[in-house]
Amino acid sequence: MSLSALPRSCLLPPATRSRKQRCFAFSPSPSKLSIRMARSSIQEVSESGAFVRTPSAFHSFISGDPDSPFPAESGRYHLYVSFACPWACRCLAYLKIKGLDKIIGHTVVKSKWGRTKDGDTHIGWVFPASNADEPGAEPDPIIGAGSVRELYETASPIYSGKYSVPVLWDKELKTIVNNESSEIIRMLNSEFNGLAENPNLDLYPPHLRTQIEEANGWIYDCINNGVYKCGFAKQQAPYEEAVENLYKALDKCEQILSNQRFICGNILTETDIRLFVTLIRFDEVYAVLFKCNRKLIREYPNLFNYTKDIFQIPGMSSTVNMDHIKLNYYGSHPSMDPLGIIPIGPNIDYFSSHDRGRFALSK
Ligand SMILES: N[C@@H](CCC(=O)N[C@@H](CS)C(=O)NCC(=O)O)C(=O)O
Repeated sequence: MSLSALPRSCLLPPATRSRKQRCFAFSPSPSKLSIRMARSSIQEVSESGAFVRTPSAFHSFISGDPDSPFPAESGRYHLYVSFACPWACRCLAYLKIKGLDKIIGHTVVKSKWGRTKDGDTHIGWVFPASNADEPGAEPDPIIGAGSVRELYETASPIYSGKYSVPVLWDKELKTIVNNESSEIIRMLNSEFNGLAENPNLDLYPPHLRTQIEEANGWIYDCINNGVYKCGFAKQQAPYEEAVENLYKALDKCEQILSNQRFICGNILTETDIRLFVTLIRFDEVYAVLFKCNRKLIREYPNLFNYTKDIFQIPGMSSTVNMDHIKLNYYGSHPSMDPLGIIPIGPNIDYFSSHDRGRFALSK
């Protein structure tokens, strides 16, 4: 991995980072507050108490060109995901619906965070010791890592950001290619088509790109990241602002979906996959833990039926593991839910029939 692909702020010794690079800290000690990068999403809080997500660090691109540094090849790359994580599950969804899961392997981490290293207190994604440990989670078959942190430390000994999923790993160069879901899904959409079982499915078609980018912008800001802004706000004002924006955007989606099957027309695009991963977690988790409770998704007829429609696309349901989702969100954020008690409901049946067939699909 070329270190030039990392943002400078992740590679600099902490004390030399600029003030802006240092704002994602929450330590109560003012001296620590000024020198620590966020090691976890819940620490990414600005001085006004608003949640501010740190950008991902690894941005190399796999290409269909065999001469590129990361050429698209069968069996060379591996995707590490958590079933809990909406960003990682976007990528997993692409593996399934593009028919790439025989070409690119994947491994699911344990649902709940654990200690990532002896000798310090960091808590994050860990692998189980055996397949029997937790249904759905597997030990790392590639480098035998105990934690996702170990993958990052193998890829770059001087990396100092979050140890997040997804991680797209190159088995040949033993490094992280990319850890940003919005970029990984673009590679999976276009660069492996010579190997994919479903090469004609184009979720980023040229004639819709402007519309997709526009919709991704407000959906990311107000909904995908918006629920985190509600949940991780440390003050009332930024929480209320995030809730306001979230529900304006959900109302806008509901309106769009009253006229067409998907967000950018009567054709499935990446915008729908990106939105789906948030909607499927909404009533079960975000409404409760992140206080997004003005209205539930199942109270929006179009959004609810749309969520079921996407869930029922062949392959998609295998990317949703509600046990992992609930165990993680309710069990890995002790500052939000100190006792880690998992709410029993609502157990929505996303396989039940929907009314979206009323819109004819376009090509
Ligand atoms: N921008 C990244 C975000 C990834 C991300 O934040 N993942 C979370 C899980 S939902 C994570 O792994 N967090 C680790 C931590 O906070 O320590 C993407 O879209 O891939």
